[in-house]
Amino acid sequence: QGQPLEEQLVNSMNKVFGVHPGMRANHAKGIVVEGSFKASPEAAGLSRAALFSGAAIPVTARFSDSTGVPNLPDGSDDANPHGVAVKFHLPDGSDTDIVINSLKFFPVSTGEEFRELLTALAESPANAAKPTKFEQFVSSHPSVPAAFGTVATPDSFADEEYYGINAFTFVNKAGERQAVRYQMLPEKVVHLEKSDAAKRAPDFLMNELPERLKQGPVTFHFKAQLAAAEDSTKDPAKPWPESRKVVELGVLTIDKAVPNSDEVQKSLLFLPGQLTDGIEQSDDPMVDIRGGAYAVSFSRRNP
Ligand code: HEM
Repeated sequence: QGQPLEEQLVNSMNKVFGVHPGMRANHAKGIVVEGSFKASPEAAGLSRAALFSGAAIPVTARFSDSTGVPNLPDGSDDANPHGVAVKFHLPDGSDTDIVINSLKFFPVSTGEEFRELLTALAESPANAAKPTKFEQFVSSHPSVPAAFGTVATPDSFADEEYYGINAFTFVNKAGERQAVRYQMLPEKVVHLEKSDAAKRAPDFLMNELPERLKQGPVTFHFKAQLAAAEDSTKDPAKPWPESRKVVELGVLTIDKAVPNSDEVQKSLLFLPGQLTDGIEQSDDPMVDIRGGAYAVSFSRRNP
């Protein structure tokens, strides 16, 4: 204790998932791919970001399984939510990142609560007396089972939908501001039954994507859900009503698996707070806490 929250979060993850040198404290198992993003005309009306100019923007992306366990079977329930991190390489040489996962909303509202959740997990080994610390945490935080109820194992990283969860603020050329949450939607969602997922080969998701890309590119639709004035932008555990307008921001085309993905992923750092003019943080403090924790994890995996 007495350490910054960001350090405590990574320490708790290390306790729950074990310490695996060179690997991420969370989303340890992943695969790196490349492609490009092309914005829709509507996007430029919402944000003046260079990302939305309509020019083709090269991207590096990493799909991942949850947890800090690098050899977790992809079909394990614990591998949910699956994640995707996208680094957009802008014309001026800078990058902006979007780091999202398949939960429709976060299990808890704040970084402090997430630390409590991880601590409860660390204190609930298989032989712990019932109800375990984690069971107690879950029964006092109904958003935990609700959030995990929104995920299932996909048959492919390409057939999953990913959600931004934390809100950001778009600023357009006129200076108008709009709070948004990202969505990255596939052409079709395919989820497996739990019993089917458990039977899949341990690396079926990591192996499937490069195979699929040999047949042709995979596309996703980047969208923004627009907040209404009364929607909270600082509680990632509260989804906004489904009736809110959703605007297509553009199409992400993934066309290439990176051959030496295990090497490349080590030096990649995706930061949810790495933004560019026209995209700003909202009042959600979780994005800064995430940024700090990702940096701690990065420095430990690249000592
Ligand atoms: C306080 C809340 C959170 C904490 C403390 C946290 C912590 C972490 C850490 C330490 C890593 C490893 C980073 C690295 O070594 O590069 C990570 C990765 C990741 N997190 Fe989070 N996270 C949080 C919330 C979220 C949320 C809300 C999302 C989705 C919207 C998310 C999605 C991801 C993804 C996709 C990765 C993998 C990034 C990559 O491929 O490099 N996390 N997280």
